[in-house]
Amino acid sequence: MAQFTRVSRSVGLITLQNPPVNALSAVARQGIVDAVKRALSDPKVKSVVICGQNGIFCGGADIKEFGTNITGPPLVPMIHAIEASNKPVVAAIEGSAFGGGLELALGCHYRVAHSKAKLGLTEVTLGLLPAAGGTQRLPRLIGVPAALNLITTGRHVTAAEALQLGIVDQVTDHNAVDEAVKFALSVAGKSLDARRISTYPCPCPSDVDALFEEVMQKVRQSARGAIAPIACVQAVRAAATLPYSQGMEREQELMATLFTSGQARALQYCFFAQRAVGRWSMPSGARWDTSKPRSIHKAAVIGLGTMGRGIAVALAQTGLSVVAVETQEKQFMEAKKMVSGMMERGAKRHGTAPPLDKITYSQNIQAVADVDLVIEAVFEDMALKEKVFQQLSTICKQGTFLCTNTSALDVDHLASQTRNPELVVGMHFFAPAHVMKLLEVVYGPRSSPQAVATAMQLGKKMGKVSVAVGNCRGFVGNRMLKPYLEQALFLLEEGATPELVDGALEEFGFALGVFKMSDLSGLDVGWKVRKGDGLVEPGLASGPSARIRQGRRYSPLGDLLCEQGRFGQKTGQGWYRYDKPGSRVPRYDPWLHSFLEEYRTQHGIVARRIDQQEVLERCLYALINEGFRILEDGIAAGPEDIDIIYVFGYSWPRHRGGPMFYASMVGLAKVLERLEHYHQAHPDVPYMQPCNLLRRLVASGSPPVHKWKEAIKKLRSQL
Ligand SMILES: CC(C)(COP(=O)(O)OP(=O)(O)OC[C@H]1O[C@@H](n2cnc3c(N)ncnc32)[C@H](O)[C@@H]1OP(=O)(O)O)[C@@H](O)C(=O)NCCC(=O)NCCSC(=O)CC(=O)CCCCCCCCCCCCC(=O)O
Ligand SMILES: NC(=O)C1=CN([C@@H]2O[C@H](COP(=O)(O)OP(=O)(O)OC[C@H]3O[C@@H](n4cnc5c(N)ncnc54)[C@H](O)[C@@H]3O)[C@@H](O)[C@H]2O)C=CC1
Repeated sequence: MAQFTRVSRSVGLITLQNPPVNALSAVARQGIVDAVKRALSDPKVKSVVICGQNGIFCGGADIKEFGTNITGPPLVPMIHAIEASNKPVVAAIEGSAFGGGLELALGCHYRVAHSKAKLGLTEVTLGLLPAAGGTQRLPRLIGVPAALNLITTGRHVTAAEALQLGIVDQVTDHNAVDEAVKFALSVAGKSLDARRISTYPCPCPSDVDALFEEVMQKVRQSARGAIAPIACVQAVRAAATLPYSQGMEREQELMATLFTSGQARALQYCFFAQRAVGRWSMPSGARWDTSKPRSIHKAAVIGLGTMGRGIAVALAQTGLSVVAVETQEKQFMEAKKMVSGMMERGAKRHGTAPPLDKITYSQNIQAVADVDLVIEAVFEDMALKEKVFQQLSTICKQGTFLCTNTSALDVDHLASQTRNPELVVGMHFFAPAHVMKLLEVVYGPRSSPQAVATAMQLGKKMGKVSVAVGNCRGFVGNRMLKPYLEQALFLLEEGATPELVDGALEEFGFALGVFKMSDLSGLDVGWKVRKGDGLVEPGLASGPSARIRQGRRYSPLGDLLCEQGRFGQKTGQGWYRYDKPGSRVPRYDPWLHSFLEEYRTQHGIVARRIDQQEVLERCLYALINEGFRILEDGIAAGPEDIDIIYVFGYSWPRHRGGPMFYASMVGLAKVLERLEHYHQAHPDVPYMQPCNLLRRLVASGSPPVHKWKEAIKKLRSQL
């Protein structure tokens, strides 16, 4: 809907009214078309202002309409009609002007923005391009390089940057609609010849070909297989090389391909999934909308190693007072320096002051007595964590929430060490904790809804995408990672190389293949866990039984590398070699290849040719199968939770929508068939056996991913 009123006698004010973000739904577009007609035909109206209600200009096209039969007036002619108007039209931009919202504003003759407004052509993040003239108008307005940057990344710019770039004409700290009305009064009657962006020539560097070649190369590299950024470059190239009308045709052509693509569906699924995970629920029936969080003003972090440092920084950057506790003198001194450095670098990037005074350091755990919430991040050692939780339970004031950053240990067992187990939850951050967006909030059977709500709210305040999950070994992310990692090792045993496996996964869209990622995280981390689980048997025994542990197939390859002191990047050698310890560029390592050959000989394995398809199927379907088990066990409430964890925590390519969405795109029947095939071929790998839930979903006709929650509920009720 759009409301038309006349203000200041001669200004037609058109207010978009489509809560919550004034998206351009069919009804909203019709409202604008009608209101513009009315303003233009009203002789008393000399100029027009377009604004949005409730302090937000417009969140763009209505994404919920995509994938449906779109009705109502199309955006392009609507925007052309505004641009062609002989009365000046001013966009009053408050809050956000994104996607089609900014394109609408670019069709206006002037733009006035509030200083807190954000603008962006964000379509690329949804697998699309700005197809309401955005790819043709923006380069004409601000030049090709700047437009390419905004359109291919979808990044938001502040009003100040928009002014600097020339996207807006005025920025105000006052009411933007009032200022726009004043502006509209001041330009009434003036010629609009120089204000119609579509008529501008596109300012273009002389060596267009070289520029676009370079940009295309960069975009291809960073796109990791996503097609929308490439189409964005092609559309901007059309703006730079063709007249406006032909450029528009090219824009529509490219959009038609993107609009129906699987990638666009995946990215739009992620958009809604990211918001859906905020509406968490627990098997007990507790929910986000009925559980009241408590405000946290002061928090503590116990253990200032890799994770504790990042968590302390993230808490301080949120504005909380933080008590940071570390018992080891050397770590304590080092952590103080590192934490300050991290805060200073962060502040420099954001042009703010580093919140150094927010953190107080202590080597004594008694210092946490008056905090509202504690996050424990000591070594991954149950006995140590038990002791810390016992201490915290006696030291902390009544009602303090006690959280653990454990990667995999039993949160409920830790809760049992305290007087108030209902106050205990997992807050599982990802490294580096002040950068990575994901937070798994782990509830045990005794965690109170308030504790979960508080951790979820704190995560949100910290700028994290928080997902509430149940308590099991490895929770969601790490539990699914285990079969993925193991399959990669089995593939090496059978004849693959780290280069082949990583190449297949990177081509799929992961930022790093599994072996490069392991080298980066440190091979010793998993080694310690396997030792703790009684899986590691030093020495290289030969014969098939050497590769069976606890009754199932096991690959000791990772253990053997660790025995050689090859811990990955930190030691300069792992699955790859590095120029020196700490170097980041992985290089082919002839030693590793001879080692693999020797290993196969010793174990009587004849190497076979393994192709990329087998790598993907075995690694990804093993992970997906575990995802189905997690859903079956009720550890994740729905596929969206798993997908968001993988997209934000494990660099799963967003344009593939997360593992569960990907499975639905591949087809559940196909995933089932391939898992059955691999389980038959490897009966000693129990997790390759297709999960019951997967079988039942296939039997019930493979419902689309958004119907799984409902289907799972139904299947559960039949049990
Ligand atoms: C706006 C925000 C910054 C607000 O953030 P915040 O306040 O934090 O609130 P949120 O929780 O994010 O959102 C609240 C609520 O609103 C929902 N929502 C948000 N935006 C939209 C939207 N645009 N559409 C629908 N719903 C929206 C959100 O989901 C929440 O609801 P919930 O999920 O129930 O919780 C922030 O929301 C934000 O960033 N939004 C997205 C902004 C964005 O990216 N916009 C771009 C949209 S795409 C676009 O505009 C494209 C175009 O305009 C292109 C033009 C033409 C397209 C026409 C189709 C032509 C097809 C041609 C091919 C034909 C094929 C053939 O030939 O057959
Ligand atoms: N490193 C990673 O990538 C991730 C680790 N985690 C988890 O986070 C926790 C911490 O891991 P890291 O930071 O990697 O370990 P780390 O080894 O880097 O740091 C642990 C720190 O805790 C300190 N410490 C030990 N006992 C203490 C005590 N009683 N009081 C105060 N400080 C104490 C140690 O001196 C050390 O500085 C573990 O549970 C781990 O599983 C979770 C996510 C990712």
